Amino acid sequence: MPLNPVISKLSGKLVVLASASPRRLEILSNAGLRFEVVPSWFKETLDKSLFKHPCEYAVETAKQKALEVAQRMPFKHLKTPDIVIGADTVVTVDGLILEKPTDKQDAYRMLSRLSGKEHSVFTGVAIVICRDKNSSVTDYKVVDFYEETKVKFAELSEEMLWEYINSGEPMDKAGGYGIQALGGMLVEYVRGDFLNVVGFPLNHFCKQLGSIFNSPPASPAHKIKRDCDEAWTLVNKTTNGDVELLENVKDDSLTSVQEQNVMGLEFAKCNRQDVPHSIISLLDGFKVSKTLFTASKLKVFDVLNTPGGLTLEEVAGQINASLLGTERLLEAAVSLGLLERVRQEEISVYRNTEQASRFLVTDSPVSLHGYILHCNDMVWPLFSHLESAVREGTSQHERAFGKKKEDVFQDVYYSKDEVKIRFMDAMHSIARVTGKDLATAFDLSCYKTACDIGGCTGAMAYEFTKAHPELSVTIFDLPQVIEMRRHFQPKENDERVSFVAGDFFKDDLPKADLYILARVLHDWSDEKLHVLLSKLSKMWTPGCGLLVSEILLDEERRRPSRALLQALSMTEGKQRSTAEYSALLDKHGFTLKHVKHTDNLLDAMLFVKEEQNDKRTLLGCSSASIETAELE
Ligand SMILES: O=c1[nH]cc([C@@H]2O[C@H](COP(=O)(O)OP(=O)(O)OP(=O)(O)O)[C@@H](O)[C@H]2O)c(=O)[nH]1
Repeated sequence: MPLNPVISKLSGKLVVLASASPRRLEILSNAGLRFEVVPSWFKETLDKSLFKHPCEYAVETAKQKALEVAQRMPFKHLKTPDIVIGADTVVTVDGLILEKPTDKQDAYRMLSRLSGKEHSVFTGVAIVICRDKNSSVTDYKVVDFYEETKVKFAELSEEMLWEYINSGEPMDKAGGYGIQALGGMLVEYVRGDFLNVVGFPLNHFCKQLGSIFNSPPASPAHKIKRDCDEAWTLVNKTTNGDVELLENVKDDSLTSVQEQNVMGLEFAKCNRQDVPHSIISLLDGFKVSKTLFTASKLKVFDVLNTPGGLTLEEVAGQINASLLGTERLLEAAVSLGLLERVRQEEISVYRNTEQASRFLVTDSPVSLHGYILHCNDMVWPLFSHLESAVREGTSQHERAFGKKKEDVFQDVYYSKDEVKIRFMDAMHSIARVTGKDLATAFDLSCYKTACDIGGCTGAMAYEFTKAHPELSVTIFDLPQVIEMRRHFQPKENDERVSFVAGDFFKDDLPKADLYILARVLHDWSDEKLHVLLSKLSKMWTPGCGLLVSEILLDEERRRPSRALLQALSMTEGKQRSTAEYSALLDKHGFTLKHVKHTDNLLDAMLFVKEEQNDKRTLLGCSSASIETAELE
């Protein structure tokens, strides 16, 4: 009886390992698997920024490696494999994904980053099941998963580092080390599957095979949970015992947890069914937010924006807080991946992670600081009255702030400049983080003038003029906003950006070729929006465009949960799907031409009005080079 009955089930099948890694070959052949090796030609060049989490990147690369071999073999090798196995190993530290070093300097950079710290090793694995439909068509079904192992490195001296690099061992290994050989000497501890670090999570692989090949025949379809994303793969056992993988079906239970995984928060592991990981992550969500808010409010990330980092005592002194409290805050921030703690000459110092330096330091060009303070000071109090909001179906401004919300800039409560500036700073933050993606979402080369309705400080407008040298942008916003914008002067002066004061519900809008409504529509009811859209429709001249930017809900209104969570504290507005925005605008003659999901905080839609004989609208800007969903 072989150790693993599943492995024996594969005997008689053509199993292919799509990998050149000698370690994977060794691990699988030691387990008794019989297979051929056909290294994949797939280049590991996927854009890492497109993946929410490193495990997704590793899984997708593994999938592409395996599929490349599965598709090549029938033509180049003149045989179709039954099963192709692909894998990809990456190391993650400080929010970075490390693969194999490109040269010695690269290995040095990787290893010195790992020195004295705990990091994660993810191996993504894809099992491609091939089935000949007929002599010329093969059907491929993919089951994929990943495994994470934590590894802690000892402090490495320069001498050790270079000695190890000069041994030549780092060069073909993820993260620049081989734990199974000399690299083992650098490691203080390993938490999780050791073989996963070496390049193949054998135990998890066998479990996965077991799920595929040992599904009880009683029920027609069985769910196999994939560890990395929210898809289930349905496995159907046919009467002759063969396995048939049906299409992926979405499962709700994991989504909110994954979306909640900001920076270092650990991914919920789904393979232990007896532990409520996802619920625990949800439970702790408020603590995570409040840790970020407090560290931002106390300007911890500004204080730590120094090259060498600071000791606990130095941070506590600079933020004027107790030693014990500061230590707890810094340690929590380290655990969330916002800060790192390193040993320098026998003392521990704290420093910002790269993400913190980029997004949390106040004067960074893409700082979220203003938005974070808005969440702390304005949104948090509203959420502490969520139960009443749900019972009453109303906004909780009165309970939270002692005043009903009319309009941020018209209500007495908001008359304080400080409150207005904080609100504007929040909008300014979001505009700076999303501006470039929105400005480049579509080909806007046929527009020469734009009007950013409710454009606040002009941060979005500056991104549009930067991206389009021919474009001038007018910001149209309330007089109070225009007055206060002097607090947000841009670094560079751009004469193509101008400001006009007015109320978009009451006053005439400036004339423009392109109107921009970024983060405006979700705030208002359909009835109110009809006022604005009718006005816009009347202003419209042939060839005009309307760029709407919002968080777009999917058609079933289930994701992203960020949009639905935001709606919980909204006053009269509502979050809408692409189709709902399209229907709303259609009533005023606007036709949705393109949609772009930016993978940033806001998505974008481009509307036009197609009037007969309007050649410029129909033939206007080219969209050939742009990745958008064509909606015609
Ligand atoms: O401790 C160790 N960590 C990692 C390794 C080896 O590193 C590589 C990881 O690279 P990748 O996943 O891209 O796989 P390749 O080697 O390029 O082969 P493919 O053909 O599958 O692309 C992997 O070989 C691990 O075994 C190690 O040895 N020790």
